[in-house]
Amino acid sequence: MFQSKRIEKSEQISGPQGPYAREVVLNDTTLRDGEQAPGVAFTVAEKVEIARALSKAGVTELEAGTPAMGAEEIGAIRSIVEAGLPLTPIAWCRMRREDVDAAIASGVTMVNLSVPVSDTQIEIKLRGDRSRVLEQTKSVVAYARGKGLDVAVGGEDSSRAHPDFLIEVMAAARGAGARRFRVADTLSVLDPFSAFDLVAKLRAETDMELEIHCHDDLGLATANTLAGIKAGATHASVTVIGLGERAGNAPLEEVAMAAMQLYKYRTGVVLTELQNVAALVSAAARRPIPLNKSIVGDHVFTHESGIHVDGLLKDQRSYEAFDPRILGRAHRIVIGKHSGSAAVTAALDGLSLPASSEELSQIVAFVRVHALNHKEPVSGEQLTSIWRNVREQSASRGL
Ligand SMILES: CC(=O)SCCNC(=O)CCNC(=O)[C@H](O)C(C)(C)COP(=O)(O)OP(=O)(O)OC[C@H]1O[C@@H](n2cnc3c(N)ncnc32)[C@H](O)[C@@H]1OP(=O)(O)O
Ligand SMILES: O=C(O)CCC(=O)C(=O)O
Repeated sequence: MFQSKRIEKSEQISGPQGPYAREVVLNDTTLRDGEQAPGVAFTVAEKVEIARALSKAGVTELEAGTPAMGAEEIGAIRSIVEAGLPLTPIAWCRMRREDVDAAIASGVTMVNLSVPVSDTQIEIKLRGDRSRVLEQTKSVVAYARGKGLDVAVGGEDSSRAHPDFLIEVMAAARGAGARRFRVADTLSVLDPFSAFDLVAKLRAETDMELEIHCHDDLGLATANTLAGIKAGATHASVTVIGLGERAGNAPLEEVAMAAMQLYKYRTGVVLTELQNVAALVSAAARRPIPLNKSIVGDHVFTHESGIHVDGLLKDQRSYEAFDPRILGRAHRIVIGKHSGSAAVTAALDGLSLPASSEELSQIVAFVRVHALNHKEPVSGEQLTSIWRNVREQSASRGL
């Protein structure tokens, strides 16, 4: 891998900075929805370490777990509470009093009380009807409030629910003392347009905090989350590297970066910490980060294509929408099958290896063959060896 010299010119390129358009709170649910990913299980120590890393990354709310799971989970949530981090740990509960009691045992001050709101889930899961959902919501929210807890109501399967019923649930929740309603696209049936319309409709009906919670089954979780925020959601659920149920959730790193880069929304996230927290969660979850994973993938600021590298060497703005240093990262240029002469010249310069234009063309051709044979970037050593062979051939021809 070669570090370009001219890439250092990036002083001219500034990241998106204030003034911010508005605040958005990211509620990180890596420790709850993230842990629901198949096979993922965090130890207490891992949960606390992840909570610490999230706090260091500027996250101010996290879902710490599901107390109804029992003593061990309650203990893990309690450990996070007792870590005394400058964030609000939230416990995820079903709309049941016993779940609220379990949350209280974990020491949290805020709960997310979840209730299915689509007719499909109400009928299949709860074997109930809308009126029972409204009654249960009023009763359990009031119970939690009576115990001194802050309450968010999670509308499970909101995106398949009748919007008029969502408005009734929000009113019932607010009337009983809830401060937030979570609009969950549980099964990924929204696109950015319908996500915007749904949140805008709810926004017009309530002064409650609204949290958008999107899953990634169609690869739209980040887009849908941003659309929900644009439509007036004050909060957004995210998970580190998108870990979560099935295809996962909207990734913290994508939502935080895009919210700032595209809309100048202030999330408070410390962008330079995203890679650390991603590495930590990846290791604890045993889920490797794909090389091309946006924002935190190892290769997302690495360039090989000749035309791109030529442009970048002339001026980074040609092929850069934002400076990787915003994320504490740097560009890399690699030499490979798609390298052109500008890239190879820069790499040879970096190795103090002179080459005539004829030698350069030969080196570019050999680089292609090497890359094809080995299916990996050409290292400095390998480039030096190619250069040496070309030079020897030139010398033998008396050039
Ligand atoms: C979309 C989501 O992410 S929802 C969150 C999913 N998270 C989890 O499931 C966390 C891990 N879950 C568990 O450990 C267990 O399922 C527990 C501890 C929560 C419950 O375990 P169990 O008591 O054995 O129940 P089980 O899992 O078999 O069934 C769930 C029960 O909760 C009920 N339920 C489901 N959602 C809700 C809700 N939001 N409010 C009230 N009751 C609910 C179901 O109707 C079912 O009740 P039933 O047994 O009377 O039919
Ligand atoms: O009801 C909620 O809190 C949301 C639960 C959830 O994770 C989902 O619906 O995807």
